[in-house]
Amino acid sequence: MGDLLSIDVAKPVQREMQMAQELGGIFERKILQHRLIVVSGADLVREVNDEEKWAKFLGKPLRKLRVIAGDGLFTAFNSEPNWSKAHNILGPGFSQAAMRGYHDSMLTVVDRLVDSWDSAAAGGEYVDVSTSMTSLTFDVIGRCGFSYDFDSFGRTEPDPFIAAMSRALEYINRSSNDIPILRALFGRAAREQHERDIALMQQTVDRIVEERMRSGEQHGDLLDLMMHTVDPDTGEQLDRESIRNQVLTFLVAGNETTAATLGFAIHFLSRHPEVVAEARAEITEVVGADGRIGYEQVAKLRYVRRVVDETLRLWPAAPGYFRKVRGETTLGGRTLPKGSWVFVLLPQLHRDPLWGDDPERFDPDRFAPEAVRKRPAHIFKPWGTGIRACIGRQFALHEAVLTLASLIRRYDFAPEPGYELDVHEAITLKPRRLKVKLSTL
Ligand code: HEM
Repeated sequence: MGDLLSIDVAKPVQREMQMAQELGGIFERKILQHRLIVVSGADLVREVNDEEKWAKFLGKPLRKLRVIAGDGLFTAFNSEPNWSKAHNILGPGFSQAAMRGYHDSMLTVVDRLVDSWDSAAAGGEYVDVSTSMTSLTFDVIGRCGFSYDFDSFGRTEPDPFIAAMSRALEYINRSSNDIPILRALFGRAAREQHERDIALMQQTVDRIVEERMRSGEQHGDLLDLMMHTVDPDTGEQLDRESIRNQVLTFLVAGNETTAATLGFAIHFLSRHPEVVAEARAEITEVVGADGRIGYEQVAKLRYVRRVVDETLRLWPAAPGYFRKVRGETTLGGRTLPKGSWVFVLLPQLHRDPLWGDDPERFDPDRFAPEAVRKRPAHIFKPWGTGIRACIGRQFALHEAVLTLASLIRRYDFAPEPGYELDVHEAITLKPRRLKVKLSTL
């Protein structure tokens, strides 16, 4: 049985954070036949990030996602040729320069969010933050990625594609627990629904791609890059199946993570009116009290960016990453044979003593340039590490800063009385049942 009784099926990451506080920066858990080495000490994580000795490992949750995203960028094994092909072809689509092209699409969706929150504010209602943020991030990636409008703010029922994806992710999340007695709880009906959901997602993406091929139109989005760019290394293009896998990858990897980060940020803003005031002063200085936020202005909103970084420090939406040793090595005094793997536990790394004596405190000034210069870079890793780090980082940051700035300049946020942050764990971490009341300025 090993440590079976010590696992918290609902909140394994938060349980591991407690264990790290008790047992230190590296510990091992044995659950039935599985061994899991959890690493969070700053020096040990630095070793694990060494690309010469270690590489990305597809841990169980990521392997389970392959049923949706196949050998797409996020879930490809290191050896799969489609990874480097897609990495080369899609890199330019995520450069800082590419953000200029996405800016207006992002703003259009943010305006829809603001319209919907204006109505809630006028009615004195609490808004359900996670639902709004998920609508926002789906619509943004739909438009910027594939010029597809999910129109999430204009509907009462979610788009069938989004409903299918949410169900499929939940199924994968629940079934990724390999304890047979728990697995048996998910019966045939759920499995069949899962198969239908995946088929619907694949057919929807195939339809979008076919329509684009038929029309021959170019939209300057990620789909254009996928369909028309040649990999400079191989001289080849992505085939149809790979395009489908990449589209599904961006919908999975680019949605929940950014939505959760925005949700956590709004939670912290609702608790820290002094941070809201400082951010608002910056926004007024850079952009003015109203008027459109321009592309160039986003990079100048340095304090808002610090709010995002500090949010990612305390609650990194992707709570960790798996790494595998390329050859026998030692780590924290133990010998690890070739092929051994570990899990880097980010929320604990982000509370390492190197962050100071009050790591639980939300303080965006930790990311002021002089503070950043004083500490080692490897203790902040919300985007993963090395060649397999997040390709969508600039995209997520542009979207998050633009959205938060648009909200901060317009609303004060009041928390729901009695609410304590409840961190829900699925493939990502996200705030559960978070509602705030808005007052329009
Ligand atoms: C706040 C938002 C985000 C966070 C915290 C985040 C975090 C991460 C992390 C930690 C990894 C590395 C995973 C590993 O090593 O196994 C990763 C990879 C990846 N992310 Fe993100 N991500 C975010 C947003 C996005 C967005 C918006 C997109 C796309 C539109 C995206 C696409 C990807 C892809 C494709 C990979 C795999 C890259 C590769 O292996 O080559 N992510 N992300």
